[in-house]
Amino acid sequence: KPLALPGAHVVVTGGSSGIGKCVAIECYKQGAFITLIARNEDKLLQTKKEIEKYSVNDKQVVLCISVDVSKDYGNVENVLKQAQEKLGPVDMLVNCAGTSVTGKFEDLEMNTFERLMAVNYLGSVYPTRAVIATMKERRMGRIVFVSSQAGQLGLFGYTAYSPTKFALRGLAEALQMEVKPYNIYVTVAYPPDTDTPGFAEESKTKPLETKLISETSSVCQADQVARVIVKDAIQGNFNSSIGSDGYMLALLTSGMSPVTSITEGLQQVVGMGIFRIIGLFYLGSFDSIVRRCMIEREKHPSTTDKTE
Ligand SMILES: NC(=O)C1=CN([C@@H]2O[C@H](COP(=O)(O)OP(=O)(O)OC[C@H]3O[C@@H](n4cnc5c(N)ncnc54)[C@H](OP(=O)(O)O)[C@@H]3O)[C@@H](O)[C@H]2O)C=CC1
Ligand SMILES: CCCCCCCCCCCCCCCC(=O)[C@@H](N)CO
Repeated sequence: KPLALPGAHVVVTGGSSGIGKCVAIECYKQGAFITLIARNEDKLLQTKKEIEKYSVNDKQVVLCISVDVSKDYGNVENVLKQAQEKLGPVDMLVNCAGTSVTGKFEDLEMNTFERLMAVNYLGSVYPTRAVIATMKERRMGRIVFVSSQAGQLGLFGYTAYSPTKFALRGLAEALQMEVKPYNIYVTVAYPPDTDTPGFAEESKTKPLETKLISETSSVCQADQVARVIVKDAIQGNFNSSIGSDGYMLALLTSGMSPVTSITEGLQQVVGMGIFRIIGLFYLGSFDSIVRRCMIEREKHPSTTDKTE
């Protein structure tokens, strides 16, 4: 039942940096053939070299494709067709390409809302759409969507980003119901803040409120996050989360999402009430952070407008 990675073809969008790169390394170490998808060719080639150091046999290949996953579906479909001609049908697709911009709702540009939805949401729909028919024919496959803890709850500063990550959950639930009889398993990963180039970029313009609220959970390492994602995807687990707040959030927000085991279902039934109580305390502390920052801002409007 678990997917066998040796010899499998794994496609990782956003595979040239951060979490996606670590997912690619983790799969390669377990014997998979890798297709990396991202826009910047130099970064792709550099990452390819880095990954190739971890080869476990001399047949393994790392293929690089430069394409914008958010722009033209026809294009995405074409490059994935080419990748499948070279490395065989896709066994596992990891949709990791994504980006984040934080800021107060009224400070965010209108096109930020559009761009984030295009990259984070449509950028996951297109590659998935391009591989699903073949997976159904072969009656096997794994699709991974990389959401975020910000796809489980809405927080100050994430008005443009959170909805794109919530959207992935809706897509994943609906798609899983469609493809389950074809032996295809969908995984949604909800990582916490993770030390990556993307995170560093995001942090440059992060409102103080967002920083303080995010400090509730600590920053993870990308390789650690990637190991968990790959393990859950291989197993065919619908939910993939990390750490103790990840665990609580997953139970608390399980809603009508599919369960992978009876134990998981039981944990949700038992855990929900308790974690809701804990969650209410967290929400209270988030509200007080926001209130305190507002009062500070009103005292010194210019100096505390952006973080140091
Ligand atoms: N780091 C974090 O704190 C967390 C991240 N996540 C999510 O994990 C995913 C990866 O994050 P992280 O590792 O930090 O990201 P990085 O910014 O480090 O890497 C993003 C990757 O996606 C690629 N990419 C971005 N836009 C496009 C596009 N339009 N078309 C094709 N490729 C694209 C980038 O390459 P290029 O620019 O060359 O195209 C790069 O390879 C994202 O979806 C993010 O939302 C979730 C929770 C926490
Ligand atoms: C019982 C309930 C416990 C609740 C604990 C909640 C802790 C919330 C912290 C959330 C941090 C936000 C993560 C966003 C990461 C992300 O996607 C961006 N960094 C992308 O770059």
